[in-house]
This record gives sequence, C-alpha cells and structure tokens, in this order.
Amino acid sequence: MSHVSVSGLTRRFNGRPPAVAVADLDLDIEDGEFLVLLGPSGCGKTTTLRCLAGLETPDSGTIRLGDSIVFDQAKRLNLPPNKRFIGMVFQSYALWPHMTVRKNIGYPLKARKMREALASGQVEETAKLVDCQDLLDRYPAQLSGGQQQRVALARGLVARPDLVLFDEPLSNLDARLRDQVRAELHELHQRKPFTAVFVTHDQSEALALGTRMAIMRSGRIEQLGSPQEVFEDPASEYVAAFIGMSNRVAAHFADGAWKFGTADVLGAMLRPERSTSDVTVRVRPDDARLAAEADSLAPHEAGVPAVVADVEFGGKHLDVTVEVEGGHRLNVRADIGRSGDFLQVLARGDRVVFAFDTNAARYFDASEGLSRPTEPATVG
Ligand SMILES: Nc1ncnc2c1ncn2[C@@H]1O[C@H](COP(=O)(O)OP(=O)(O)OP(=O)(O)O)[C@@H](O)[C@H]1O
Repeated sequence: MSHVSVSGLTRRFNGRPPAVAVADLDLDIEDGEFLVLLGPSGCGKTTTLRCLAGLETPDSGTIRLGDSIVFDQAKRLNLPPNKRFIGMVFQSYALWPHMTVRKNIGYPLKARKMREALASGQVEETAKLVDCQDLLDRYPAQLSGGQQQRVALARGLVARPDLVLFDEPLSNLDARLRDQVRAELHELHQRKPFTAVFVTHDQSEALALGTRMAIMRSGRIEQLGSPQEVFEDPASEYVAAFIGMSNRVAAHFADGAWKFGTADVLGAMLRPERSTSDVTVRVRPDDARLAAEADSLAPHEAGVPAVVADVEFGGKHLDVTVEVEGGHRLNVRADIGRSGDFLQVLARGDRVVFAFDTNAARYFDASEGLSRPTEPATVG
C-alpha cells in the first residue's frame, strides 16, 4: 500500500471563466519518495498541494495519508489541516517574526502537544540536520534568506510528519543560494528520507530533487516517471518543451526529402514509413551545434542552413541564436573549447549550418496533435 494515495481528485473554481484546476487526478506516492510536481503557471500544482494540505476543499475524490483517509467526498469526510499530519514549507518562509528560531522550529511540536519530542531535543536535532544549530536564539529578522529557508525546512520536518509539502521554496532565493539550499535539501533527503511533494516550475530543480516527477498540464498529469525517464523519453511534445527541448522545428517529408519549413534538410534525417509526413522535431540547445559547412556533418547529424542572429558569451560556451529560412529562430549552446577558432570569431550575420544529433532529438507526429512521440523508421 502506498504511503499517500490520491484518487479522482477534482477541484473546480467558478471564476470567469470557470477553471478546472485539478481534473480527476490519480497519484500514489511511496514512503520516502520525493515527488516533484512540475508544470507552467496555472497547470494546477499549487491547488493539488493545497488539497493535500486541507487548505482547499476538492469537489470530488479521495486522499489517503499514511493509514488514514483525510478526504473522501463520497463519505463527506474532510479532515482540517491541523488534523492532517503534514509539514509545510512555503516560498515566503512564513516564519513567526516575534519568535526565536528555536520557537519557530518547535512550533509544530507545541501545536500538536508533542511534549516528549520537545523535551527530548528534537528541535535541536532537526536544527542540526539543516545546519541551523548555531542560530537557535536569533529572530528571523536577524537571518539571511537562505538561513530563513533552512529554519522553515526544519519547522516542516521537526514533527516527522506523514508528508512534507513544498510550494516553490527556493524561488525567493538568489541563484547561488538557490543552488546551495537545493543541494542541502537533496543531501538531507538522501540521508534521512521523508515523503515529500515539491511544487516547482523550474525543470532543473525537478530533475535534481525528484525521486519521480509529474509533469502537469491543465489539472492532469501528462507524464509521471523518474527524472531520467522523463528527460530521455518525454511522452509528448508538451513535456519535451518543458524539460528543455526548447528548439522546435516543423519538418515535412515529401518527394523523398525532408524540409524544415522551406529549407532543405541536410544530412541524416530519418526516413519515415509513409511517403509524406509531418513531424515536429524537438532538440535541446546543447544537443545542437553550429557547423561552418554542410559537408562537415557527422553521419548521425542533420542540419539546416542558418544565419547567426545573436551570440552571447557564457565563459566556456556560447549561447547562439540563429535564424533559418522563413525567419524561424533556433538556439545552440556551443562548447567553445571543443569547436576551436570558428566559434571564437562567430558574429551576427555569419552563415552557418544548424546541426543536431538525430539520436538526441525527439520526434512528434504532427497529425496526432503533437501528443505522441513518433519514431521515424529507417535512415534515409
Ligand atoms: N481561488 C481561485 N479562484 C479561481 N480560480 C483559481 C483559484 N485558485 C486557482 N485558480 C485557477 O486554477 C488554475 C490552477 O491554479 P494553480 O494555482 O493551482 O496553478 P499553478 O500550477 O500552481 O500555477 P503557479 O505556478 O502560477 O502557482 C488556474 O487556472 C488558476 O487561475
């Protein structure tokens, strides 16, 4: 039996226009699993989290936490938030300003009258876990953003709840601190696994932290899998776009040849089974490269002529935007070290070939509404 089980969960809002924020959602989370809900703004992540917490009343469905049912619409059962054994960590930290760090961390134990845990040093132990043991007598205003978020994390974990919910907890931190707290959170979960649902719209956070990740779309889960599975095999073009395959090319096969828009495709694009085919190709900027000439394409590469529109220096790499025939723009993250001189003098207006690894690209059948991955059959 899984640790958290959500079945047929639906939450509608009667706004203008009405919204189905969560649509018949099923989700099982194992004990100790760190599940990330990933998706664009408005896809229903926060509403799902709030339904788990009891802050939102679903229209239908059931939610089971550990051994107890906390929501069952059919049985009119709905435990309030304080009766659900859940820890929460928010984007805004939400620490009590008038309480010391010790009191903030200890608050869930006090609220639940867990006197034994308070007396046995569980606050200090949890503070140590997140490296806050030296901050216990300070007030939140005397802490940096990263320290405040660590205290909020300790407060979420201190009672050892059935489930810890995270609502974009890293998004208020600056980039360097975000990476640091993310790494600390990951290490903490590896050392002392706890069951978590973590909401984010940042794919790198989802990939780094998730035991599994669920990509949400319009209140539903579009794909659920390990970060590796989702990264390698996005189930739809929507997922591919969301996990970094930002280059999108509409490819058309006719008369034995592929075209990207009106441009002829060079090199090894795969030949489809049908004589005509419309395929959407998705490629990560770092699976593409710029070639100076068409005849320098490797056997597994395809390419299309392009003109450089912008070059951004990134230290060891360049982020290059190119424009292909018809005005469509594509991005390449090009490794300067490996590519040598040609890239070091690259400038706007240069004619190049946008080349990509055909094995690393993903293909979606345009006639299927771009929802199903398609595998072109043979190399043409
Ligand atoms: N209280 C509300 N009243 C009306 N509509 C709402 C309410 N809360 C959420 N919605 C709608 O429900 C949908 C899902 O919202 P939700 O906040 O769950 O999305 P999200 O994926 O968490 O987005 P974000 O990343 O922007 O927080 C959206 O269309 C939103 O406008």
